[in-house]
Amino acid sequence: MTRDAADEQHDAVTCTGLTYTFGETKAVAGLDLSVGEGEVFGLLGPNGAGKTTAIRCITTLLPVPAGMVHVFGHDTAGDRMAVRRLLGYVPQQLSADAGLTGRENVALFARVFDVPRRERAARVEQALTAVDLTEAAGRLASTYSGGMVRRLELAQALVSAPRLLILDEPTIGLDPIARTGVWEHINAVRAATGMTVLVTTHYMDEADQYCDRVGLMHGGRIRALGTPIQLREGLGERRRAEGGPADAPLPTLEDVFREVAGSGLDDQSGGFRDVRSTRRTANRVG
Ligand SMILES: Nc1ncnc2c1ncn2[C@@H]1O[C@H](COP(=O)(O)OP(=O)(O)OP(=O)(O)O)[C@@H](O)[C@H]1O
Repeated sequence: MTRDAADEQHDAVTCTGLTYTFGETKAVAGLDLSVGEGEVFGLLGPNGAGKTTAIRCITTLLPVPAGMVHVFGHDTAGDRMAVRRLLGYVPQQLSADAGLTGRENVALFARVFDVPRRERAARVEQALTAVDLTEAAGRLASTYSGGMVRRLELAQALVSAPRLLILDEPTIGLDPIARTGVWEHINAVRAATGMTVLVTTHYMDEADQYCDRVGLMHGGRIRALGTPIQLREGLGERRRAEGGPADAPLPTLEDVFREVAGSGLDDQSGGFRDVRSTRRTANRVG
């Protein structure tokens, strides 16, 4: 892949004062965020925190009405096609076609993303191999298990050899073994290519284990940022400073999440739209 000289000096993603409003709802409220090249960055937060809206702005699927978003130095407002060429995106909703085989699905993405015709067949096989779907590639996607569908969607996003892979809830609705499988494949590709990964998840154990850094979003903004261990130790220190026992176990990332989201959690989560989208994803992989 060719790289602009300018690309080299920039973070993978920079959001500055990003704001997005749906009618009366401020979904993203002045988001400042930087994701370094090569990082696995986890965007966490309760339902309705604004994660998907922010991601849709970064992928150029939503315009940026206020603030700025840059991907490897390219402005999503002025340089939309350059940004799109740099990223692969696995949305929350199903992006594979059940009526096509695994191989046909990946080939379709290769065409859409303008992978040069003479490289296409090899790149499709490479992407299928990366997610361990070579054997099943000739079967209709409708016969795949939930974990296989997710890996297929990963192959679709990888076929264009993106420098930035964005995944919105990649493991939702999957059993623990399938979840681990998805992460192992992400990590293998990342180790081989140095690709940057931006991921949203509600699974704090996954964020703790697989993310280099996490940002906890609430009310459209980042409220806590750091490596998982920094955030956990920070909460441990605050608890001790407030008179908690000195020998208390290290708080989990879920404890940090609860502290950040606070009592707002119950009010903000579980809206009809949120439940519907989670169920839709869970049903199709079930
Ligand atoms: N198309 C839309 N129309 C109106 N409001 C929307 C729309 N999409 C999102 N919202 C609202 O914007 C806010 C942020 O939603 P968003 O989907 O970005 O949150 P999220 O953090 O991704 O949530 P989840 O974890 O449930 O996916 C919520 O209050 C949501 O109800």
